[in-house]
Formats: sequence, C-alpha cells, structure tokens
Amino acid sequence: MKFTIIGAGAIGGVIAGYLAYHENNVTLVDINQEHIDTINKKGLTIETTHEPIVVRIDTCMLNQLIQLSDKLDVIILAVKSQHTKHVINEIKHLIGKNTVVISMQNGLNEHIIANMIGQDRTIGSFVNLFADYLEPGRIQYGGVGSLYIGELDGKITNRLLDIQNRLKAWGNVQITSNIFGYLWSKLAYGAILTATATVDETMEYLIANHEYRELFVEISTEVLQVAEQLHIQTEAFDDWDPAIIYSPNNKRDWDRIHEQFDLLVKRLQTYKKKKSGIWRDLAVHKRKTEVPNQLEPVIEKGEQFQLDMPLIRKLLNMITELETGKREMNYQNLDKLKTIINP
Ligand SMILES: NC(=O)C1=CN([C@@H]2O[C@H](COP(=O)(O)OP(=O)(O)OC[C@H]3O[C@@H](n4cnc5c(N)ncnc54)[C@H](OP(=O)(O)O)[C@@H]3O)[C@@H](O)[C@H]2O)C=CC1
Ligand SMILES: CC(C)(CO)C(=O)C(=O)O
Repeated sequence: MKFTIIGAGAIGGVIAGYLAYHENNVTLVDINQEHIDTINKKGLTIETTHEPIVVRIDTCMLNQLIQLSDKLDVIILAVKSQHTKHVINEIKHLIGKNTVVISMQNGLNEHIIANMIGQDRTIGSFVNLFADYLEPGRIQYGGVGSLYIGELDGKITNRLLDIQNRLKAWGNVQITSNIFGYLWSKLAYGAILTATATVDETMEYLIANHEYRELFVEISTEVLQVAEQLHIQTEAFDDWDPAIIYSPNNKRDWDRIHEQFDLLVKRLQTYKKKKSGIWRDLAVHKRKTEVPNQLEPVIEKGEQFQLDMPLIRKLLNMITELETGKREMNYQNLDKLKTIINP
C-alpha cells in the first residue's frame, strides 16, 4: 500500500511521520517549499508528549506531484477544508478506479470529495489529535485523541481493514460504520472550540469557567439539532458525549453536563496544544480560518428545517470579522454571544 499525504502540517505531518517511522511507503506533499526543504535536509521532527522523533520521509511539492501520470493508491487529505476542492481538482488525473482519498479533516469534506470523485473512492475519517505546525520541519504532537476511519455507506470493507492495519503505525485507529455520527459530534464540539478562539485564552481555561458553560451548551445544541433532523446518531469520544449536552426537551441534567466539562478540562490540561487551530490561524498565521467551511453547511442544512441557529450565525460572523481585523479577540465576544441567549 502506498500512501500520499497531502498537507504536511499538524495532522498530515503526524500521520505521515508515524507511517514512515514504521517503514510504510509514504510521500508527504505540501505547498510550503521551506517546510519540504527542511524535511529533506534534516528529516521531519515530531515533538511528542515524550521524546521527539525525527523521521526521514519522501516528500514533494504539490506542483511536482501533479506532473506525475501513474495513478495514486491511498491519498490522505490533511489540508484545511477551504483547500479541499482545489487539491482534488489538481490531482483528479491521478485518481484511478482503485485510488481512495481519506479526508483527515474537520468538517464535512467527505461530501465534497465524494461529489468530485465518487463515494466509492472516498473514505471518511474523524480525527481528534491535538497537533500544531511549529516551523519548517517541526510539528508538535501535543495530545493523543481518537482517530476513526469509515466508509461513507457504513460498510466494513477489506480496504478499510487494510488501511486500519497500516495506520496502526500511528496508534489505536478504529473503524466505524457511522463516520458521519463522529463528524457531526466533532462539529458540535468544534463549534465550542471555535467560540474559545474569539478570546486569546486557552481552551481549558475557558471551558473550565462556569460563566460560559450555558453558552457552550447552547452553541453545540444548535449543531446537534441539525444532526437530529438529518437522523444522524452522533457519537461520543474523548470525554465528549453529545447525548449529555443535547436534550431535545430542554431538560438538561446540569450535574452530568458539569461533570463532562470537568473531565474534558482535565484532559485538555494534559495536552501541550492549548489553543485551537482556529485561534492559531487568526492569531499566529493571520489568515482565513476554515470556520465558514465548517459552519456554513450546518447553517444551510438547518435552514432546510427552519431552525434558527442565532448563535452559530453570530459566531461565524465574529470569526469573519476577526479574520478581516474588524474585531479583536477578547471576552466581550463571548459576552456578546451570551446576550443572544439571555438578552
Ligand atoms: N491540528 C489539529 O490538532 C487538528 C486538525 N484537524 C483538522 O485537520 C485538517 C488539517 O489541519 P492541520 O493539520 O491543523 O493544518 P495545517 O495548517 O497545520 O496543515 C495543512 C498544510 O497543508 C498545506 N497546504 C495548503 N494548501 C495546500 C495545497 N493546495 N496542497 C498541499 N498542501 C497544502 C498548508 O500549507 P500553508 O500553511 O502554507 O497553507 C499546511 O502545511 C483541518 O481540517 C483541521 O481542522 C482535526 C483535528 C485536530
Ligand atoms: C482543537 C482541536 C485540536 C481538536 O481536535 C482541533 O480540532 C483544532 O485545533 O483544529
């Protein structure tokens, strides 16, 4: 099995690093020339929670990859969601009848990929690792979380089992017949993390603060309401259980909710990555985030069911304003969101 991993950042770097470390056939592809040059010269360094590992790994730039003509085998897509369409368009000629593309991304990119290359060539993945691109050649793998792969139609196929076996180089990768259950659950959880990115503060600190817990529950409820309308059975993972957060009749069990948030905070405290990828795009890279690509599809689907979703609409608007410099990161953003639930 030959892996081509497109996007050599936090997620692509970690997965490619472990696959290569365990002698799988891997090529890591990116558009960042300095990053690729450094990996070629010094290897890819992954700062784990224990000792760093340095891995020698084949690399190429995207513009070199697209010069090839042989069809690729297993492609792992680990770019931010806003780059999904562009990358798939660029590599379409390298996708044959036996090629599969695995989306290791947040959001619902699987639908986009399947529309472009077919559902039979698309595998879904839910990834809850905590990693950051630090500088050319260096990735921080700051926290271990779940990784699931699943066919979009829920079947447990031989190719899924083969890929799972290879990905064990990374760790305990699991297969699921309900990949969209995980992706929607992560969207609901991710919406809370998105809200934390409106303040220059750690995720654990903000989630620990009881003042914002009702807001976080309401934000994820808006996403989970849409999932419910779509008959998606959302799944629990890593101290996050949507069934505890979401109560269709507004009969919330606050003891259980606080218990779950407290466990989540404890978990986050053990991670080296303290702020979300969205915060990092805004505060460090000063570039557009993938929030529109994650929240707009939820809002569009919610509109079909006449759902209101005032919180995620406002949150999306705030992130857009943060991207364009019209807004600053501060607590007033969370306080403003709170006024939507308690005017
Ligand atoms: N980081 C994390 O802990 C987690 C991330 N995810 C998800 O994983 C996905 C990847 O995120 P992450 O690894 O953090 O992102 P990163 O920004 O760290 O890595 C993405 C890499 O892809 C590169 N890239 C951009 N456009 C292209 C292109 N056209 N062709 C090839 N490479 C390209 C980027 O280069 P450049 O920077 O120059 O644009 C960057 O090096 C996202 O959907 C994210 O939400 C999910 C769970 C956890
Ligand atoms: C917060 C985290 C690491 C959760 O997986 C994430 O999704 C991100 O940073 O984009």
